Amino acid sequence: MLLCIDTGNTNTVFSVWDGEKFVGLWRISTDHRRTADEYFVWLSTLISLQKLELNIDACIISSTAPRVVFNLRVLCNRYFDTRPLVVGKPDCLLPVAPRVDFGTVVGPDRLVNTWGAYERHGPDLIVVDFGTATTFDVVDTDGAYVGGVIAPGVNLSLEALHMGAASLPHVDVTMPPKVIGTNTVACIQSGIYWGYIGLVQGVVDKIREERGRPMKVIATGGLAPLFDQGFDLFDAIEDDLTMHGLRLIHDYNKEMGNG
Ligand SMILES: Nc1ncnc2c1ncn2[C@@H]1O[C@H](COP(=O)(O)OP(=O)(O)OP(=O)(O)O)[C@@H](O)[C@H]1O
Ligand SMILES: CC(C)(CO)[C@@H](O)C(=O)NCCC(=O)O
Ligand SMILES: [K+]
Repeated sequence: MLLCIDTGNTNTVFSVWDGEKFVGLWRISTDHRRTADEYFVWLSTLISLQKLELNIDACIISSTAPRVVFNLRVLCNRYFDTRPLVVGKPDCLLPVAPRVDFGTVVGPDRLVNTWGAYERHGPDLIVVDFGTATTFDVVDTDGAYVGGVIAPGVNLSLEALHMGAASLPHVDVTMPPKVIGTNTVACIQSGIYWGYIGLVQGVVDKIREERGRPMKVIATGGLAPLFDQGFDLFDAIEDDLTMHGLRLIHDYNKEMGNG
C-alpha cells in the first residue's frame, strides 16, 4: 500500500492508497520540528482507532516546506522500511516536465495538482488551489505546467488584516448575503468573500484571454466549495486532487522502473 503525504505551509495530509481506493485521510499542522517518532505515534494511533489493516510498502511526498522533508524521510525509512519518492527532487520522475523560466523551482503541490487534473480532465486547464496561498496552475495541451498565478490565501489575508489593523478583529470566512456590510465583521467578510470571487473570475478571464482558447477550471482546497455557491466559477471541484496526483506520479515512477 502507498502512503501519500502532502505537506502544505499550514497543514500536512496523509492518506493511504490500497490499490483501488484511498483509505483514511489524516491531517496534522505543518511543523518542521515534528520528529519521525511523533508522526508515527500519531498516525498509527489513528489507523488503529479506525481498525484499519494497512501494509505500507511505498511512500510519496509532496512538500512546499523543504525543512519538513528530512523527518518525513526518516519516518518512511525507519517505520515503513521504504525510500520515499519526493516530488520535485531529481530522483522523482514527472510524466511531463514543467515549462517555466530557467532556475524556477515550481511548488511540488502545483506539479502534483497539474498532473492529477490533467489525468481526469484532459488538456487546457486552470487549476485553482485554495490553500495557504491561492494558486492558479495553467496546464498545457500535453499536461505540462506552463506557469500560473500566486495570490495570498483567504485565511492568510484575513489574518493579515487582523494583525495589521489595530481595530480589526479576526473573522472567519463566510459568504455574506450582501456586499455592503453594516458592521465591521460584515465589512471584512464582504471584502474577503467578494474580493476573492472577483480575483478568481478576473484571473481566469485574463488567463483565457492570454491563452486564446477555452480552458476548464478545476478547483481544489478546503475553501473551494464556499466560493462555488451560486456562481459558475468552476467546471469541477475535487477535494482529492493532490492525493490523486501523488498516486499517479508514484505509479508513473514504478512503470518507469524507478523505486
Ligand atoms: N469543509 C471545510 N469548510 C470550511 N473550511 C474548510 C473545510 N475544509 C478545510 N477547510 C479549511 O480550509 C482551509 C484550506 O484547507 P486546505 O487543506 O485546502 O489548505 P491548507 O491546509 O490551509 O493550506 P496548505 O495546503 O497550504 O497547508 C484550511 O484552513 C481548513 O481549515
Ligand atoms: C505557492 C505555494 C506556497 C502554494 O502552496 C507553493 O506551491 C510554493 O511554495 N511554490 C513555489 C513557487 C512556485 O510554485 O512558483
Ligand atoms: K494543499
